[in-house]
Parts: sequence; C-alpha cells; structure tokens
Amino acid sequence: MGAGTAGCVVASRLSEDPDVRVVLLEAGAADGPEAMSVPSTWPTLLGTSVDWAYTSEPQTALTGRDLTYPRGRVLGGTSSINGMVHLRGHRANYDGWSAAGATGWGYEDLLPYFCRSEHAVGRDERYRGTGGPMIVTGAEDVQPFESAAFDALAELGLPVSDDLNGADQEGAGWIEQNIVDGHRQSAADAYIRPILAHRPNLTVMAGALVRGLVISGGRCRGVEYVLDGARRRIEATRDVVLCAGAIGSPHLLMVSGIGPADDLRRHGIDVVADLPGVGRNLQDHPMARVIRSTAGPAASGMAVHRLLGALLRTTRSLDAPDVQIFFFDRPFYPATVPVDGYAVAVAAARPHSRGTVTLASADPAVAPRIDPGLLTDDRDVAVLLAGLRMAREIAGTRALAGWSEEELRPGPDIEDQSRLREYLRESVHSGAHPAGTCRIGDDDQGVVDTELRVRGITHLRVADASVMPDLVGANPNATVLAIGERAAALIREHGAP
Ligand SMILES: Cc1cc2nc3c(=O)[nH]c(=O)nc-3n(C[C@H](O)[C@H](O)[C@H](O)COP(=O)(O)OP(=O)(O)OC[C@H]3O[C@@H](n4cnc5c(N)ncnc54)[C@H](O)[C@@H]3O)c2cc1C
Repeated sequence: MGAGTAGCVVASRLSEDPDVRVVLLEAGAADGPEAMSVPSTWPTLLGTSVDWAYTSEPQTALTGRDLTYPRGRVLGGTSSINGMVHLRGHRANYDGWSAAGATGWGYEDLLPYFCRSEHAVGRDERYRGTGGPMIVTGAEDVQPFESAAFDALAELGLPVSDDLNGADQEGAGWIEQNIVDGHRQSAADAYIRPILAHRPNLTVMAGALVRGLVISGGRCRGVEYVLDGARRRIEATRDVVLCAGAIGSPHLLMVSGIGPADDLRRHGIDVVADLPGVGRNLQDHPMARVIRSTAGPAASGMAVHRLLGALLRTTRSLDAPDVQIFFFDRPFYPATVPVDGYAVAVAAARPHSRGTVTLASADPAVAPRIDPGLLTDDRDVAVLLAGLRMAREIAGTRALAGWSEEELRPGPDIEDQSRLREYLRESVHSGAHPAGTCRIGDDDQGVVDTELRVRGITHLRVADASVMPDLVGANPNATVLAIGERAAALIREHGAP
C-alpha cells in the first residue's frame, strides 16, 4: 500500500508473475495537474491537492520555526512532485548500512537493483543499467548559466566526475534527471502506467485512504481503507507491503498498534508489537543557500534545479562526501528575494541530527507530529558553515563574475562565524528527504529485519525510504527505487514469512 516511488516498483515487479494478484492502494488521485509533467513547474505543486502538505513541529534549533514538509499524495507519490534528480548515494553509505548490521544492503548487493531500475545510455555498464523502466537523462541542454557554473567549479580545482552515479561518486559533475522528452517521468509513469492495461492481475485503487492494518494472532491479514466515503477491508492471502513513505509508514504502523508501547497506550491504542524504533531515527538533509542577484534571468525555463552539482568532503579523512552543492537558476527560497538571481545551495549530506514521527492522535486521519530535529546536532552546523564557505567561493569565481551581482543572502555584512550561525538558524530548511523511521536492524531500535519483515509480525513488510538505516548523502529517490526493486526480489525469492 502507498503508490509512491517504492510502491510503484514493488507492485509492478510482483505482478510480473501472472499467478500473483497485486492490489495497490493509494490515498491520492490517479492523476494530478499538468504541472506534474512540466519539469520547471514542480515548485508550484507544493501545497496543492497532490501534496500532503505537512507542517513540522517548531524546530528548536531553527529559532522555533515550523517548516513546510511536502510529500506527494497522488499516483507516483513524491516522485510525482519532486525535483527529478537521479543520484545514488556514495558506495560507502551502503557499505556503512551493511557494516552496521543491514547484511545484504551493501553497495555491491544493491548495485544490480540500481541497474535494474534504470535505463542510462552510454555509461559504464559495470555500474549502470539499461533496459530498466526509469529513463535517466544527462545534461543535454546546457544553458549559459550552467556552463559558467561548471567553469566555476573547475576554476576552484574541484575534481570532476564524468558520472556521479558510476565509478567516481565524488566531485563536481552534471546531474542526471528523470526527464523524458521534456516531461517528468515519475515512478508511476515508469512502472505502472505502461503495464496497467495488460496486467489483469494488478489492480490500482486511487483515492483509497488506508486507516490501518488488520492484525490478528501475530499475522497481518489485510488493511482497512476508506474509498468513496465508505470504510472497506481487503484481505491479503500473502503479504502486505507497506510503502507509505518515511512519514506514512511509521504513522500507519503506530495507529495499528505497532510502535513504542508507552506512546501507543497514551493514545489508547492496544499494543500489538512493542517496537520502540517506529518513528524514531528521522533524518533529513538541512539546506542553506548563498543567493546572488543577476543583471538578467539566469533561468532558462527547463528545470528549477539545473543539471549541475558537486559532492564534496569537508575533511579528507571521511569515507564519503558530507556536503552536497546544488545550483538553482533562480533564488527560489525565500520567496521574498528578487526574481533575477541564482542560488548555490548546500546540504549537510550525512546529517547527525535525528528527529521523530510521533502520533498526535489515534485517529489515522489526523497527521502525525513530524519533528526532523534539524541542526540539533552541532556537527551539522559545522558542515553547513564549511558548505557556505565553499558556496561563497564558487559564487566569487571569475567564471561566474559575469553573472554575480550583489550577495543577497547571507549578505556581505555576515562574515563572522556567530553571524553565519545565526543565518543558518534563521534560514535553513528541510531538503524534503525524510528517511530512517522504520529502519532495518536487529537491535532494539530496528523495525524491520534485513528482508524488510516487520519484527514480531508475520506477512508484513515495509519497503520505502523509512527502512534506510541512515540517510544517503544524495537525493534519495534513486535509492528508494533500488529498495523497491530489492524488496520485490526478496518477496519473489522467499515468499511469505
Ligand atoms: C519537493 C520535493 C523535491 C524532491 N526532490 C527530489 C529529487 O530531485 N531527487 C530525489 O532523489 N529525491 C527528491 N525528493 C525526495 C524523493 O522524491 C523521496 O525520497 C521519495 O519519493 C520517497 O519515496 P517513498 O516510496 O519512500 O515515499 P512516497 O513516494 O512519498 O510514497 C508514499 C505513498 O504512500 C501514499 N500514502 C501515504 N499514506 C497513505 C495512506 N494512509 N493510505 C494510502 N496511501 C498512503 C502517499 O500518498 C504516497 O503516494 C524530493 C521530495 C520533495 C518533497
């Protein structure tokens, strides 16, 4: 249940077997506004009917601000409203998962699933796939601003990678996207729409809001949902696979009695399984920006965050990049700065801060409390300070001199560390990349085992961004596609527990 990035992959792959009947339930509509298909207009989707449009709890480390927290609510889920960047984490990220106990989730283990999900032409076939549903396109339409930005990165002597999804996952490089013939390709476009008419064993129910799991005798037997105003129930003869995302999956587990026992009891929910890790370990990428005004528009109209970026280490001793640099060909955040300008955004790619998803009510229709805890660990502040320094250097290069006018944010007067810290506290926002809230693990905080089975309950798996032990140092969608691919393979290989 949940037809987002992972849910579309799982439903599509499982229904390849004609002997298996798959029902895919999605709270959102089967389709959305035209802007979903137009790459440059994705920010206009935020806050509309295709967004759950959550708001975070006030962020203690961000001057008490609450943050907008978008999540896709439509077939394709968040892949239908996201920025379409297709980027894997560094191999060391997955090897770290495996070393911490997620056996079978290291880079070499996941590589076949990354490859299976994609169609990336002209790349090194040891690392990249062809023939998969997600068509991955590179920098085909480089505009003058990006060209200058690329020269800026080279001017600073940053290493350049020919393929950040290939052998060399560090440095500056052109970023691939899920854009086909000028249109977004969501997971639904790639995995579901092309097969729906000729897979009689696959049923997609849009507008079906799941209210909870049906569990008895330690076994998950189905789900309860509301469709057209009526409460219904569907029985699963085999598995229920929860793919409601890093907010939706822990929420549905908790309202169904699976989670931290004390919290559940406080809301009057009968405890089915005491799993203290449900909703804990929430991680997200905190993002900050250096914004410069330009004499004319830097935007070329195709996409908001253009096809260029960098993955960098603040310290050589790290095993993987901890800063991600993005270029935006318009200021974008905050909305108050003049339209003509650009932003060099930085994210703490491997955040140390941890947050929570907790219940606000036992009523599944009431949104959970989302506290990403951004910048509550000071190590993330240090990484962002280093990142801002890099972003300023990039904006100050000769290559970008023709584009760079005034520094609008943080502003030329904000120089010393304490003022920059203040700037971070006032301006950092969520990268909209929540993960980790039903993480793989066999310790007391683990929610699913290495085959994604919920601990203590049979016939129930979770497969989505929530199972990541920790957040990868890249935009997460490519990793979630691989999680979906591997989940389907595990279910097909081993069947029901
Ligand atoms: C604005 C924005 C921009 C982003 N840009 C990028 C990017 O450029 N590149 C990138 O890699 N990542 C990006 N991301 C993040 C990425 O898209 C997500 O990490 C990924 O889509 C998560 O996939 P998922 O399967 O875990 O969850 P989702 O795709 O969110 O899927 C969950 C699905 O479950 C459904 N659901 C939830 N609860 C219920 C319920 N009770 N009943 C029925 N259905 C339910 C939801 O409606 C949704 O369809 C972005 C995210 C946002 C919000």
